[in-house]
Amino acid sequence: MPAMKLESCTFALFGALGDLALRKLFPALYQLDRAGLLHDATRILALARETGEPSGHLRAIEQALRLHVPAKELTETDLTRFLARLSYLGMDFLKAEDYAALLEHVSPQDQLIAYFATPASVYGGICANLAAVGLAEGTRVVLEKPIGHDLTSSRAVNDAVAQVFPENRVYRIDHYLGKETVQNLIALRFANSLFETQWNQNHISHVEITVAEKVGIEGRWGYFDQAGQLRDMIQNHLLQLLCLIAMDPPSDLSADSIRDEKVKVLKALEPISVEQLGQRVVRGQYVAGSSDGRPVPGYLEEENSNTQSDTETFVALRADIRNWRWAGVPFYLRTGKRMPQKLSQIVIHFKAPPHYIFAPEQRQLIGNKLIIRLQPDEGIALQVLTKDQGLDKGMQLRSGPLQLSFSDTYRSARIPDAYERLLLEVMRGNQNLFVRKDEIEYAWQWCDQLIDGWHRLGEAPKPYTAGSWGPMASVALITRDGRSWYGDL
Ligand SMILES: NC(=O)C1=CN([C@@H]2O[C@H](COP(=O)(O)OP(=O)(O)OC[C@H]3O[C@@H](n4cnc5c(N)ncnc54)[C@H](OP(=O)(O)O)[C@@H]3O)[C@@H](O)[C@H]2O)C=CC1
Ligand SMILES: O=C1O[C@H](COP(=O)(O)O)[C@@H](O)[C@H](O)[C@H]1O
Repeated sequence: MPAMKLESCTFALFGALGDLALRKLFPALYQLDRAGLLHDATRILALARETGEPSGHLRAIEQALRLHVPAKELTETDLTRFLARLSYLGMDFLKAEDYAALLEHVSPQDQLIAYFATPASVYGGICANLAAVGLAEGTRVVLEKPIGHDLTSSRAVNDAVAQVFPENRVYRIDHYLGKETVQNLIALRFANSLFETQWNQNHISHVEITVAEKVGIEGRWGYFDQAGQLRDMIQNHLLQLLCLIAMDPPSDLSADSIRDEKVKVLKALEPISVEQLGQRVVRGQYVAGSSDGRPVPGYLEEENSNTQSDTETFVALRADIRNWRWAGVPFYLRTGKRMPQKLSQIVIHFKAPPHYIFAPEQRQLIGNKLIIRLQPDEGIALQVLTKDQGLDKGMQLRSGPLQLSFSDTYRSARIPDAYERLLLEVMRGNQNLFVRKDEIEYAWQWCDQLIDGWHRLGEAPKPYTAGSWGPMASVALITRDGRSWYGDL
């Protein structure tokens, strides 16, 4: 099918020389151009604090593209065409007088998209300055996470943005929603009646969501230490995954139908009291260990670190959803840095059949599992039980997967990076894959009570060795309920 070009737009990237822009956003824009999706007249404005010759800054962007786009996807022709779309403007985003120059770069007939790849503390100021020079009318704004660091601060950011932009022109990024396999959760659940009829407490015993990262802090100690893994990963990516698994079927695929259902899940999350924290939540911090056979430092020995920090780099928790569909079905969430491998996966554990007729010693095999692998090696596997082959086997059971590996099955298709999909959807004006204000706020409300509980208890995070699956307490968290982390691993 030929690629459908978008309307022309002016894409103003605030924070164009920052880590996110250089590592993710410019490569994603390059890929969209390479795929023939950008309108010929689309312009990209790289906006950053640095003054001086624009050509020097544009060269830095070119170097980043050469570094971050895979060599086989980078051709000189594509690169030259892409770079010709770029202009650079040095400005302080918080100085109103700097916006006169920006005004000159924006053609009035084009759709303006303003992408804020800056700290959230600057979002309100940029919005006010855009409005002051008449650049807010019709403009779409894209906000990076995290929006604030708790409910109060996130409301302040959202309110400052809302002074200028209505909700239907605000695109809050959670890049997990742009991942191909995360979107597939909607297709898997709602295009296959096989699953949806079973998707409740009658048939599912529990759900696991693991987002393990192999990397450590990667030079982001300053940011990360203020956040921690709960704010950095659970508040957004893991709770969004939980919502997509747990939500009721939306009446259609419109942004608000999906968001309404997600909000209902967030509202139904059972609060975890201080008394329950020790049993229901585990926080950890990595100490020196190894990764891929190489020694790696502990969190407190990372570059620019503070040796006193008790910020968590790992969280495992049990969440319960108080509604008809999920009563009594725990959702076990786990995420950490410096784990043995990069792995994001969801495991749906189905209940055993009501009456068991096979050999007693095979009982532990019973119970289908649906394993949804989000990254890497994207795919879906359904563990089913069959009879072992052979004349001498009797009715011996074995468990094996019905497997769908996306890369093997759909060989021709390149799996796009999440940011490519998200930028494309902003250009299309489609908010499906973006997070509404109330989702962010309910997620903060639930996370705030955990952080507040930790403060009250004053307990340090539990140490775990870099390259392991987290503190032993995270194993106890699930074995206490008579279960174990799938394939651990
Ligand atoms: N990097 C990542 O992987 C991810 C980042 N994010 C989010 O994306 C956003 C950007 O992150 P990241 O790229 O890592 O951060 P960086 O600090 O690398 O980049 C932010 C850029 O914004 C610039 N900036 C800030 N204030 C102003 C101002 N008043 N005028 C002009 N420039 C300004 C900074 O310049 P200066 O340094 O001079 O202040 C810096 O170049 C943040 O909200 C972050 O939380 C989200 C997910 C992942
Ligand atoms: O938002 C963030 O996500 C990354 C993990 O993203 P992934 O796409 O590589 O799974 C995480 O490393 C980072 O700390 C966090 O801010």
